[in-house]
Amino acid sequence: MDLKPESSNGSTTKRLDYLEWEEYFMATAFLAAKRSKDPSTQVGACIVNEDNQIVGVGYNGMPRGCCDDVFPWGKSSDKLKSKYLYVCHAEANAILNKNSASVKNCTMYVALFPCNECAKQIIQSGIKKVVYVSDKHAHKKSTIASKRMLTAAGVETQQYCPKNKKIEIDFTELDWDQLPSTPLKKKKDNDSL
Ligand SMILES: O=c1ccn([C@H]2C[C@H](O)[C@@H](COP(=O)(O)O)O2)c(=O)[nH]1
Ligand SMILES: [Zn+2]
Repeated sequence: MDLKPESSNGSTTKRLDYLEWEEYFMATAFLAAKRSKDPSTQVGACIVNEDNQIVGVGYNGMPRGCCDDVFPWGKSSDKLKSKYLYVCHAEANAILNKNSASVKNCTMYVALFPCNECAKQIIQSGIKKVVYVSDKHAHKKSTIASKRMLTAAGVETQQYCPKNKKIEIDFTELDWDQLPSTPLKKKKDNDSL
C-alpha cells in the first residue's frame, strides 16, 4: 500500500534541497544578526540542545532600557564614547534569552569566534560545543584568552564553512492576493500594472 500522498507540485518523493541542521542553525544565528544595530559588526548566536531544538537566540545590542539611539555605536579613544563598554554580546544575549531551564550540553552556533567574556559565560553555562564562522579577531588577546579557556574547559570549537553561498527566503512565492494590504503589497500590485 502506498502511504505517500502526492505533494502540491505532484512529486511523491521528499524534497532534497531542504536545509540541513547545521545550515539551519547557523542561518538562524545570521538571521538574528540582522537585528543588530552595530554599523561595523553584526553578530548572531543560536543555542541548540541535544534534540536539535533551538533554546536561545541573541545578537549584539544595547542592554534593555539603554536606548540604541542614545548610546554610542562608534569607536572612540574616549572609552565612554565608544560602544564597547555598553553593548551586550550576541552569545551572552543568547544564553540570557534561553527558553529552557539550562543550556547544559548544548551547542552554540555563532557568526564570530566568541571573545574571552563570552567564553567564560559559555563555559559556566555548560555549553559543550561552539560552531563559528568568522575568526577575524584571532590575533586579539581576547580571542587568544578565549581559546585557552575553552580548550581548558573541554568546550569543543569547530569552524563552519557554509554549504550554500546564499540562503534566500523568497516572499514572492506567497499568494499575495489573499494577504492583507501593506505598503509592500501595494508596491507589488502597482509593479504588475
Ligand atoms: O564575542 C563577541 C565579540 C564581539 N561581539 C560584538 C560586540 C560589538 O558590537 C562587535 C564588535 O565590534 P568591532 O567593530 O568588530 O570591534 O561585535 C559579540 O557580539 N560577541
Ligand atoms: Zn563576547
